[in-house]
Amino acid sequence: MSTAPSAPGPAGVRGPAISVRDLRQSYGDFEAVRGISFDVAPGELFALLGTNGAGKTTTIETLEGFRRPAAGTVRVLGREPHREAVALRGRVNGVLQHSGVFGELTVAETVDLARDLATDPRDRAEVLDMVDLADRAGVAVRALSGGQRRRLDLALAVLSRPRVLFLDEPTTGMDPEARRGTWKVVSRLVAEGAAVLLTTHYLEEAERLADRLAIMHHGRIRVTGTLDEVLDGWGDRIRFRLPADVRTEDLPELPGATVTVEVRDAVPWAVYTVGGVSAADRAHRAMAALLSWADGRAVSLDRLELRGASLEEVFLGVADETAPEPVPA
Ligand SMILES: Nc1ncnc2c1ncn2[C@@H]1O[C@H](COP(=O)(O)OP(=O)(O)OP(=O)(O)O)[C@@H](O)[C@H]1O
Repeated sequence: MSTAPSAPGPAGVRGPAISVRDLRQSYGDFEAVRGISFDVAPGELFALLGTNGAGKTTTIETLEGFRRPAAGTVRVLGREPHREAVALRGRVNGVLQHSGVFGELTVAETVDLARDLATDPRDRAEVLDMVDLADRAGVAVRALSGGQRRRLDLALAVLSRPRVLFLDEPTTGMDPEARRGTWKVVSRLVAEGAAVLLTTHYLEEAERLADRLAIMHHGRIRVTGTLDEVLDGWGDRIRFRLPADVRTEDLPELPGATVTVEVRDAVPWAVYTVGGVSAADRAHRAMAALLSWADGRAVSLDRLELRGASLEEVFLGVADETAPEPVPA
């Protein structure tokens, strides 16, 4: 007779595959991770973005069991990674920033060695084909280029059909074609039901791959949600050059918008931020009010534009600490 687990059990069928609650980590007196929480479901890719030193690698290393949480809890397939590494072996894998493969072996020998240690591994030909290294099978690992080395790391990580995959800047050093190839492999794993936690400095990578994302800064998650939620939360911007005959204090109040004046190349611009839920609808109303104000006073709105945010703008805002409050996930 079997009993169903009351919490997400080792089978990981129910609940998130990765769960992080109020995680804190310190190096001596320095608190690198300051209370972060997020979940990743099976078949979901979560991108952890952030400024240099934000705490992403520390978080991933904790999830991989290399560090015990200083406070808070982390669970991977329902297990505590730092205490239950054996139970997670083979079902959880990662591509770390520094790979540990042996340089003297050939690519094929390296894959075969990893296959010997795995349960139900993919065929060597299949993995080498997945990462586009089939033509390098007989080459010594030390003779691979940096980007090819990263692809071999990925091959080794996907070989055992992991349920959870940690990818710490997996495409650093890859040319654009290799990067796209990697995206294909990662997408395939997610489609097969793996939960993937990805860190990257390539925002396009997160835009392409992430079901949900978070942006970290100084140990905290500042913004999180789907890409649309993050961009909506940041809000749309209405901008125009401030006409010479309009003083800042004469600018109109617009519904649902806040105004600032930014100086670009010594020219002042009026910038209205229309944020929050259904920003597009509010931006429309704010724009209509602005046009009516300008018509009434015969003011010309030079270089008038209405634009939604890009992920890059949100990222830079987080780095500048001008981000709005986090959007609920
Ligand atoms: N072994 C260590 N000893 C002391 N401080 C550390 C150690 N490892 C990391 N740190 C510090 O902890 C903070 C978080 O580092 P972490 O590597 O987690 O950031 P990151 O977000 O991965 O950064 P990057 O984008 O630059 O890779 C940084 O300020 C870093 O200097």
